Amino acid sequence: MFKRHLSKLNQTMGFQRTHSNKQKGQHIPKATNDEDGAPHDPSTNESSDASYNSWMVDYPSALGSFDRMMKAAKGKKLAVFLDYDGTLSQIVDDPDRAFMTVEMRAAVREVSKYFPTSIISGRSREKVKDFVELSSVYYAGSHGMDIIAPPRPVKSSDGKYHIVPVDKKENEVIFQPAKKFLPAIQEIFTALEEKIRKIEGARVEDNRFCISVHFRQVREEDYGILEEKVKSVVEKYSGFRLSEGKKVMEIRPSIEWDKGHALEYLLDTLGFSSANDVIPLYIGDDRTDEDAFKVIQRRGQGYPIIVSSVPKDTNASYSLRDPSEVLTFLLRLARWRKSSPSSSRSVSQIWGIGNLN
Ligand SMILES: O=P(O)(O)OC[C@H]1O[C@H](O[C@H]2O[C@H](CO)[C@@H](O)[C@H](O)[C@H]2O)[C@H](O)[C@@H](O)[C@@H]1O
Repeated sequence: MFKRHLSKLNQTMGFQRTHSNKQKGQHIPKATNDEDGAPHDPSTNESSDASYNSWMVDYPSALGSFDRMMKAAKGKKLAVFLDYDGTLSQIVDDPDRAFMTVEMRAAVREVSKYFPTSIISGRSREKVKDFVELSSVYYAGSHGMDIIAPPRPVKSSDGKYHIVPVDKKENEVIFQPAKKFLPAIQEIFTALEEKIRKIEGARVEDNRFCISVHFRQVREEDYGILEEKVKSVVEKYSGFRLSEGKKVMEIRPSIEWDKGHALEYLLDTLGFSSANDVIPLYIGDDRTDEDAFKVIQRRGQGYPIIVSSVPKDTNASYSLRDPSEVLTFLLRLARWRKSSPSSSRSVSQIWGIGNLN
């Protein structure tokens, strides 16, 4: 399965977009042309434009469809869910330097003034919070296996939610369905670090309830051995599975919990799991975001938006090309809400939830 990635990785031509944003005195690295390895070949611009345009017939631009989408959302409550890497930040070679721009942060802050806003990432919750630096949004890390949410009564049909108050005032609750796997995850992390140490460019990232093995900077001829080594470690642990993202292998507990469940959980804790006037809007770029898209499709109401500059199979209904279009979309969303008649009401007044600001 990962061989497919490899051949695509081989084709990648190193196309880079320039990016001049700086924050905290740090240079934001140039974005990598990613999109699951789709190569940028200037000589094929015309045909790739044509195939993208024909793909967009099925997945129209959320910018082009904005007025129609908002017209349909009128009188309903929008809840915003955002992925981090590749959505709020550009895909870059070094995972530790995937900073979001100052403009993007301001846009997310603005959106969170009017809509309950959650960020659901594969990263550890702490790491994504460090990148985003906003206290006005909810965070779900480890692909939804680590959630901080408001202390609303959770309406669960199977009663499996485990809620632990984060602070004495119970301002927030933390939900960690994979907690019992932590010791094994730590063992796997240590074993992987040791095993892949000699493979140039490979790196292991501790995402708390899951682990990423990055191969974006691994030489083509080393990929096979890396894959073998990763599999040899994971095989020793029952109850874990290996999945794939953008130039990354992800190891996580095989519990029935993903970004789709996280979305449902967050809607639940906001008290709107079954409300038919609630419209979840989810923007994401990677395979794990598809689980959230599916949930929205199943609910029959909402806006699943894929971020991609190449045609791909998706359960989304709309598309945005890249994080810069995500930025434009978020700004427009906040502006739309600000100019609507009830704009003087804050998110807490509209939703009846505690204000995070
Ligand atoms: O759910 P997400 O927030 O999208 O997280 C998914 C993975 O994102 C990160 O890796 C990806 O972005 C890196 C920085 O741009 C890039 O170098 C890497 O190749 C991508 O796969 C993160 O580092 C992973 O741990 C997440 O699982």
